[in-house]
Amino acid sequence: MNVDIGNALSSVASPGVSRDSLERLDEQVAAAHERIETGMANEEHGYEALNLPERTDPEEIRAAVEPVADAEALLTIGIGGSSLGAATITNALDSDTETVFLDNVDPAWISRHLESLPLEGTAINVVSRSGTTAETLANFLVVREAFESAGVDWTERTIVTTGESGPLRDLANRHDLPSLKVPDGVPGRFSALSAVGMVAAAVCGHDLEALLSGAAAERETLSGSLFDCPAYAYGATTYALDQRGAGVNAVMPYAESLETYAEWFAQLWAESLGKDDLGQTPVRALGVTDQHSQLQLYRAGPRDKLVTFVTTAEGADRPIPDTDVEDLAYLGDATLGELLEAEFEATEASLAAAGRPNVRVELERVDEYELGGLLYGMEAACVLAGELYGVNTFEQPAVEWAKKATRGLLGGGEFEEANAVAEKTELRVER
Ligand SMILES: O=P(O)(O)OC[C@H]1O[C@H](O)[C@H](O)[C@@H](O)[C@@H]1O
Repeated sequence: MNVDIGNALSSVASPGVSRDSLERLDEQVAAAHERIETGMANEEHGYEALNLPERTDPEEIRAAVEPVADAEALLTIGIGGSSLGAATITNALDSDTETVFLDNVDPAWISRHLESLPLEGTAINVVSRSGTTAETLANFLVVREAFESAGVDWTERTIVTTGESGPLRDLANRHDLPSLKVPDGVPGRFSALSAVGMVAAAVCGHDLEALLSGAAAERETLSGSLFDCPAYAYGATTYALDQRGAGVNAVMPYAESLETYAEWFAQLWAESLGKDDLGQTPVRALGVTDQHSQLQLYRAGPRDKLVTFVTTAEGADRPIPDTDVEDLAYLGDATLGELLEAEFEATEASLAAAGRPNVRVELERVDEYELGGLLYGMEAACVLAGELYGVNTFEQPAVEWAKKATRGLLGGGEFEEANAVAEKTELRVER
């Protein structure tokens, strides 16, 4: 990936970062890089994620999915990092395999999918690092029952990716299911380039080696300076902008195929950096669509945002037919790709002209190689930002309170703290 931070410089934008500040920040980047390299060399928790390009074994993944390699449809059951990486990869690339990601427990939505999927031709990809996530296990039990009711042997169509131990590992062992291990030391949001994200890619027939080589190429750019490393340039610039008031980062890919990428990025950024009252709020946006819904706020609202564009240099195109509608004649000489490119450039310039910081992340195209580089590059950017913020990038303790409250409320148990908060916040406005 390439990164252009020109529109984030204070000479263009406010809040912006001066070149002089970036030069000074580069000393912190060099120190952070040392720390990152050491963490990778020692296979430390979290930093190990940046070793995945050489750790992940495509052959092992393909062997595990072989029994369902012919699947018409792939039903992935997981949530958070156990779903978003796989969804980003498969939603970005074309495949004959229909993919569905059950990462919510909305009953109507689940039932609709189970009624419409060809269960006899559907593979089940259950993913959970802990093997205990309530949503994932509840959905798996519902899916398993649906397969049994339809007379389809789910054990012939299920792959499990989970940790060394836990309920899901026990289930895989009990039913002798093909299973893969979530790599040690790799938090879910950093696991897209492991079996967690790549089983789905394998079932869909994508090029696993290309994903990993794109990531490996990005790994090679990690250096001691933000001026030599796109990932560090992005991580350092977003951190510096946040320090100057840009507490929101709107990620706006100009490609439908990258819409899910913005969701993956949101978890990576929020869960890694949102600690000790610090962190930058990721907003998922899509170009050109959100020019017509959020651009007004980005250009004329509070000066608290960075917009991160993601663009591609090449892709499929389609001519716009001529028209006799006079006001639209200018479209007739263009293609849809040219219109999309013009809209992106106009939006980028519109923000710069209004002194609103924005960064351009550029891919050559949307393919496995470029996608692997983007995923890896943003993971490295996040690790660097975490070093600069001084937070524990790889833990997410704040998600536990709601999990305990859920178990307490479901189990009928009184989760006192939750009830106490509920009572305090009671303000029901009746129709
Ligand atoms: O992979 P699992 O153990 O099922 O966890 C799935 C997700 O839920 C957790 O609560 C964390 O918020 C995420 O970082 C994680 O990716």
